[in-house]
Amino acid sequence: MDVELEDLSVTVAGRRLVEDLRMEVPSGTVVGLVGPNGSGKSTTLRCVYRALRPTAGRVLLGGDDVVALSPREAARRLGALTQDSHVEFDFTVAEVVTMGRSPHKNLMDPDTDQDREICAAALRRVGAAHLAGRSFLTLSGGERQRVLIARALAQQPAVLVLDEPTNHLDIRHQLEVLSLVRQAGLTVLAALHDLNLAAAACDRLYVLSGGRVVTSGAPEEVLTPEVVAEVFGVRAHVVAHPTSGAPQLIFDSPVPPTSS
Ligand SMILES: Nc1ncnc2c1ncn2[C@@H]1O[C@H](COP(=O)(O)OP(=O)(O)OP(=O)(O)O)[C@@H](O)[C@H]1O
Repeated sequence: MDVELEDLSVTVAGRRLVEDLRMEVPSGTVVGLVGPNGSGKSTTLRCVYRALRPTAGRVLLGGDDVVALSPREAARRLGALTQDSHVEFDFTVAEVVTMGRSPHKNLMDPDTDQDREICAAALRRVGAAHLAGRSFLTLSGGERQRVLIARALAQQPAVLVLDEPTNHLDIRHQLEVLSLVRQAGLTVLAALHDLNLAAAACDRLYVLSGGRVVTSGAPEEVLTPEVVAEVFGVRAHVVAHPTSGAPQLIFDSPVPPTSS
């Protein structure tokens, strides 16, 4: 299932947070949003997972405007790991992951063996099967993040929206989560801060600055020293990863402010 953003703009209190965004996430591809703090990545994703209604433009999910979908249909098509993904009450990890199955059931339907197997498989995929009986609230930040990713996988959506999925994760789990996201064959739109991880994990990147798309394309087209200096204000060298060939940045120094 593909995702398309058509001239998306969000204005809050007279301020344009994102402006005229056009993006395409073809079915089965992993597309990354990168950009400095406050460039509009989360705002964009919030429109995709329906936490925010765009002021203008629209988001198409499999050709349908997400705003027009019922909450249940939207949840069947799209799962999200967001910056606001919280669990307030003292649920076990297994219960948290089971919540991912709710779009596929009616309110009072009991969990089936199939539901339980899907949830157990999702926990295994994020390396968190051993946490199933633990209280979610007692987990470390990285453990929580992996469980929330398992919940999104248990939802079995066609599209996954991930806002900083590698937050709190150690390097091994960062690589594992991004590789499982790639292998899942889903359509993925992810905001990522780590440009080297983004280059390794994504088929295509959109670079945002000031709420606008500055450039987009394959990582090697987009992550150039010029773009990194202009958008992130940092001098960088680009080298090809010795085994994968993906562009990797070696950071040098901040670009000095220009005197006016
Ligand atoms: N509800 C709101 N009201 C006013 N300003 C907002 C609101 N939501 C976001 N903003 C502002 O919009 C801009 C874009 O925010 P957003 O969270 O989308 O950026 P981001 O690229 O995800 O940033 P970060 O990398 O720091 O997570 C920021 O300047 C933020 O302060």
